[in-house]
Amino acid sequence: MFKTLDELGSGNRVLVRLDLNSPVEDGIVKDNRRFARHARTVRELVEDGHRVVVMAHQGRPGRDSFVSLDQHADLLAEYVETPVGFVDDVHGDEAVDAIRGLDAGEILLLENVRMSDDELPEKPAEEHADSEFVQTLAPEFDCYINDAYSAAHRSHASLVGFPLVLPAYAGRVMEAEYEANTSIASREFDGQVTMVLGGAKATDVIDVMSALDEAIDHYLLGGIVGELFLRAAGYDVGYDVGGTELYDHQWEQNEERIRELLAERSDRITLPFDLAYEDAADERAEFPVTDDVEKDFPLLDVGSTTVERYGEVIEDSAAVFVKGALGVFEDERFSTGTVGVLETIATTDCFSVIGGGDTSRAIELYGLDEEYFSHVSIAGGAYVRALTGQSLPGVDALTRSCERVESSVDQ
Ligand SMILES: Nc1ncnc2c1ncn2[C@@H]1O[C@H](COP(=O)(O)OP(=O)(O)O)[C@@H](O)[C@H]1O
Ligand SMILES: O=C(OP(=O)(O)O)[C@H](O)COP(=O)(O)O
Repeated sequence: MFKTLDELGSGNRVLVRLDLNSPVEDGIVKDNRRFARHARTVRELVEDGHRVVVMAHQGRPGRDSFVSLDQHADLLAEYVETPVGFVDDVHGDEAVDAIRGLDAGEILLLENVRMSDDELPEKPAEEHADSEFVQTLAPEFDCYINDAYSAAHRSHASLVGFPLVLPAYAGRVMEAEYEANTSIASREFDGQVTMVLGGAKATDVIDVMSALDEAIDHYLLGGIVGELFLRAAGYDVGYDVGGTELYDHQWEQNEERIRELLAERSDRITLPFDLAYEDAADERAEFPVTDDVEKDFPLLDVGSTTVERYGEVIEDSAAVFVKGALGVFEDERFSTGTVGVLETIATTDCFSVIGGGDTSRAIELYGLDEEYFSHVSIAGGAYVRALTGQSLPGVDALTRSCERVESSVDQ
């Protein structure tokens, strides 16, 4: 296990890693529950008189969502109700000077850590601990706090490198999400267990399906992932059209595993029956996946028949886990799949967990009450890996830090 803020004391120089990775639409960072949830940790640190330096990431290099964290500073400040300084540097002289200029109770947000070449390589914690990133910043702090449960499945420098060189603690989001999602992994259910998998990250979804195996009775697929499985099943969908770059590279990476899963579990995997697109009149239009028409336009949601058939499975389930949206729910015309499934879950008495930074945002966008669901996680890939009992590098690093400190005390 790991240490929490209950054991932190007060008046320290703290480096805290949050996950503020957010949807970005036309360059605008969209508010979402990650800011509200992490604000609790930051507010507690401020009230305890710490000098608070925040690290976070946004998007991935090459994606439209890969932007500076300057907007995140303003959004976080609104929730913490304290000014949040921002420096557009990660671990250079400008960042170090800004860190050294902080007073007790002040907050500084560093630039998107993924703009540092040291951050992204998936490497063992020991290698990240030796990076210039970690070696430059660590001496400026008394301790490190990881609150980024939703990024804990990544073995990146800001998530695993610091606990090897600084006393490390879990933030309040890390603590709560770990407890909720780990308890789920060990639960037994007296009925069928269904998993709804969608979104844009095929590798995350396929990792989960490979690990969960017999634990899930039904997989209901949608989103980009659902189309890739349809492509493997022989349907004329699931490839880049209209300038999209969301399918073909993921197909190249995952085709073999998708085909294996379909062959092994065809009786437990249900694919969309129909899909939706934007027609010439800018309206939502649907077609059965069996239609043999030229599909040279982006497919943006599952269709109404799919929502109805998936609803029948959900209504017969004792537990339903959701990760990843079934369509581009941010556009109301293509929210039918995601919202339809969430509404069906909300009206049944099954145990339900909704996971995913983007997906859980659909709940607030469409006025669904979190109380309808057993747990709403702001994590996606991390939550599903916890479901599968897989370790999370960010959590393991905290645990190792705790064991290292305890063993040095015993000596
Ligand atoms: N058919 C689709 N085409 C393009 N984007 C899609 C499609 N279906 C879902 N998405 C996008 O997937 C995103 C969520 O994917 P992902 O990041 O994997 O989920 P989460 O962040 O919830 O774990 C949503 O923002 C949604 O717009
Ligand atoms: O949003 C996140 O994951 P999620 O999409 O699984 O919820 C995390 O911030 C991790 O982001 P990444 O998948 O770009 O490493």
